[in-house]
Amino acid sequence: MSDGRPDVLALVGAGVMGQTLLGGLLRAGRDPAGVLVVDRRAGRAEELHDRFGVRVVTDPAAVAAAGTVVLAVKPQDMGDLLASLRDHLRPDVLVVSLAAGTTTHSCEQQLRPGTAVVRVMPNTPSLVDEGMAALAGGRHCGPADLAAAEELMRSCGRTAVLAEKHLDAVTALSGSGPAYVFYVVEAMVEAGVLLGLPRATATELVVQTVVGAGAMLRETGQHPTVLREQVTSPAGTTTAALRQLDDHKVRAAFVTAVEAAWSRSRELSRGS
Ligand SMILES: NC(=O)C1=CN([C@@H]2O[C@H](COP(=O)(O)OP(=O)(O)OC[C@H]3O[C@@H](n4cnc5c(N)ncnc54)[C@H](OP(=O)(O)O)[C@@H]3O)[C@@H](O)[C@H]2O)C=CC1
Ligand SMILES: O=C(O)[C@@H]1CCC=N1
Repeated sequence: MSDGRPDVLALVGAGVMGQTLLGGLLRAGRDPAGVLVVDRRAGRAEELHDRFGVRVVTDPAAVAAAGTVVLAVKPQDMGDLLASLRDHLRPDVLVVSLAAGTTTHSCEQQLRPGTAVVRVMPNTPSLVDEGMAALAGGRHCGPADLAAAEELMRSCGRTAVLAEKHLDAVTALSGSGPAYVFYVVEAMVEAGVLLGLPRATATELVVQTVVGAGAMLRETGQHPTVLREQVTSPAGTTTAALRQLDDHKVRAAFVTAVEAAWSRSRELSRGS
C-alpha cells in the first residue's frame, strides 16, 4: 500500500461485484486477515467468513482501520453510505468506488475535503480472473493512488486508466457487456433447442463457440470483420444467417442498446 497507509482493505457491500473482487484479491494472495467486509445484511457475516475467511461487520465505523476502502453498493445507496462513512475514514484513505454513474466529484463532495477517490468500472468476468476494469482518478488522487487501485483490480483481470469522461461509455460497453454476451448465448441455445438438439448439447456447443471466438480475437489480433469473413463461405450457411441478422437490424439494435446504457449511466450520475 502506498504513502504509509495501513495495509487493511475494507470492502463495503458484499453483493455480486463485492464478492467477485474479494475472491480475486484472495486468489491473488492477499491475506484474509487484512481484509474487512462491511455489509448491512447481518446474516452475511457467517456465510462470508466461512467462504473467504475474512472478518465481516455491519458497523461502518470499522472502516477507520482501513487504508483503502472499496465501495461496492448500488449507485442509489451511495449517498447514504458516504454519509455514514465520512467521519470514520482516515484523512489519508484511498476510496475506490465501483458504482456505476457515480462521479469522483460527487464522492469527493460527500467526503472530507482532500479525500483521494478512484472511480472504477469493473465487470463480472473478474470472477474467473478475466475481468476488464477501467479506472479514473479524482482531483485529489495522485499517480500512486491510481497505481494502488490498478493493482487491486489486476488481481482479477485487465485494467485501463482513462479520463473520467469516458467512464459512462465504459459502463455501457464492458461493465454491462457480459450481460449482452449472455443474452446472445441464451438466444443461440434456444435456437439449437428449436432445431432439435438436447439443451445440454446446445449449451456446450454455444459456450465453447463463444469461448473459442473470444480466444481467437485476443490471440490472433485480427479485426473481427476478417474473422467473420473467414467463416462466411460464398452462398453458404453463415451468409444466410447474417442476412437475417441484418434484415432484423441486430447490429443497429446493439448500437442503440449500448447508447441506452450510456445514457442511463449519465442519468445515474445526475441522481435520477
Ligand atoms: N453487477 C455488475 O455486473 C456490476 C456492478 N457494478 C457496480 O457495483 C456496485 C454493486 O453492484 P452489485 O454487486 O451488482 O450490487 P448488489 O446489490 O449485489 O450488492 C450490493 C451490496 O451492498 C450492500 N449495501 C448497500 N448499502 C450498504 C451500506 N450502506 N452499507 C453496507 N452494505 C450496503 C447491499 O445490501 P442489500 O442487499 O441489503 O441491499 C448488497 O449486499 C454497483 O454500484 C454497480 O453499479 C459495476 C460493474 C459491474
Ligand atoms: O447494470 C448496472 O447498472 C451495473 C453497472 C454495469 C453492470 N451492471
